[in-house]
Amino acid sequence: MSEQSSKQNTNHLNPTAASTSDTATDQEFLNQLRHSIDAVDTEIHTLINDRAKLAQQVATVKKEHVAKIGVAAEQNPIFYRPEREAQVLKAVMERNTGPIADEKMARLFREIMSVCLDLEAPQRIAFLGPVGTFTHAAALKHFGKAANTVPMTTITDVFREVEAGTAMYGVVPVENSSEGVVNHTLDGFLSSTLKIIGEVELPIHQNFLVAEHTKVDSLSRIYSHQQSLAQCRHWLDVNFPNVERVAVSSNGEAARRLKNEWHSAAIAGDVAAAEYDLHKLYSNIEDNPSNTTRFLIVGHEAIAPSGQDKTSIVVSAHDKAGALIEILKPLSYHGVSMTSIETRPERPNKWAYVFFIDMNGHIQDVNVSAAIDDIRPLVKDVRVLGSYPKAVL
Ligand SMILES: C=C(O[C@@H]1C=C(C(=O)O)C=C[C@H]1O)C(=O)O
Repeated sequence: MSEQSSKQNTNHLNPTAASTSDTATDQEFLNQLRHSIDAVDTEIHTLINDRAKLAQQVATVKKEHVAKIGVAAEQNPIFYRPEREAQVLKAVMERNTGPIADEKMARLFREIMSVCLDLEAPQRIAFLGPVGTFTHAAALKHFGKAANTVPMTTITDVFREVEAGTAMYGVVPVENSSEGVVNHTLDGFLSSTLKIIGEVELPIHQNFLVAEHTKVDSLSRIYSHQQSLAQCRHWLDVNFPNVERVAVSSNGEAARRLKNEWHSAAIAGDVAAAEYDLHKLYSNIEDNPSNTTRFLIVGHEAIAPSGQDKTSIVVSAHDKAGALIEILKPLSYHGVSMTSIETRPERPNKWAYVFFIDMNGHIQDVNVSAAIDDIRPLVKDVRVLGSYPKAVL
């Protein structure tokens, strides 16, 4: 196709209109399609930078607003707005017409927003490490790859890092669909003033990983975290019944070990494979493909309603029979639906308990705040851990 006719073809989605003459070869048609892709890319490119410039303007408004109100506690503008990001992602999925799937399209926008937010102010995010764990994957899924994600050794360290302000937000696992709750995370809230500002759900898919130098025919060890080994037990029994399984502190550590070993494999997720440049010999080897882990994002700020939110509270009950039933009555009276409840010992008091309750709705919703107000006189203490957008992706 001549340069002139390609310029005349302004409809990028229908290049065939100007191309399939009887004499056109496949190669010419391919060239024309690529030419159209280049033209679309140029438009997308300009539009992404236009979007980024708007985000920069938003950042300026946020800074000016803080300077105007000048309240000591609010000296630092809050750039990351999870409720707005959830709304943007929901809108992407709602208006999507394909052929790209809703979730894949939302992931593209997730990355564009991540870069825009980074331009406003780089975000330092602490997560339960090491690199290559599922918590690392959850942090990247929630904040996008432009975020500066920093591994911490323990859940307590994640809380401390955010409390100290060294990291703006933290990511910790809270619950796995087959293993139950992560007690360290729930207990973390009992000795911290941090809030829950978001949640992430991650389907747990395990890979059988090897390095380039691995002697696959003479494997003697398979490394992974004990939970991941358990999640793949049946698959391992069938495929590698005679290879020793070695539990290590994390999937990231399992992947890291392959660097210096020739006869070992690791079981870990996609992020570990990418971080340590490993080859996925087998994918999705977990026995239960619907296994999902839920993670919480912790931070300092209260989050405005997104339209589809959850509220988490922790309740310290009186040590008496029927205490829990009394606590739940106001929720049902005000039509608030509870999505989960967990019990933990209230240390150091022996035989006293706290309840972690998640419910649908935002603390600014009349029924949610009324229900919590009605719980207050029935218990020793109620603390709202946060209202935050439900996981979109
Ligand atoms: C642009 C904003 O700042 C951040 C970037 C967003 C975006 O790129 O769309 C959305 C929310 C914020 O995390 C905003 O607050 O609107």
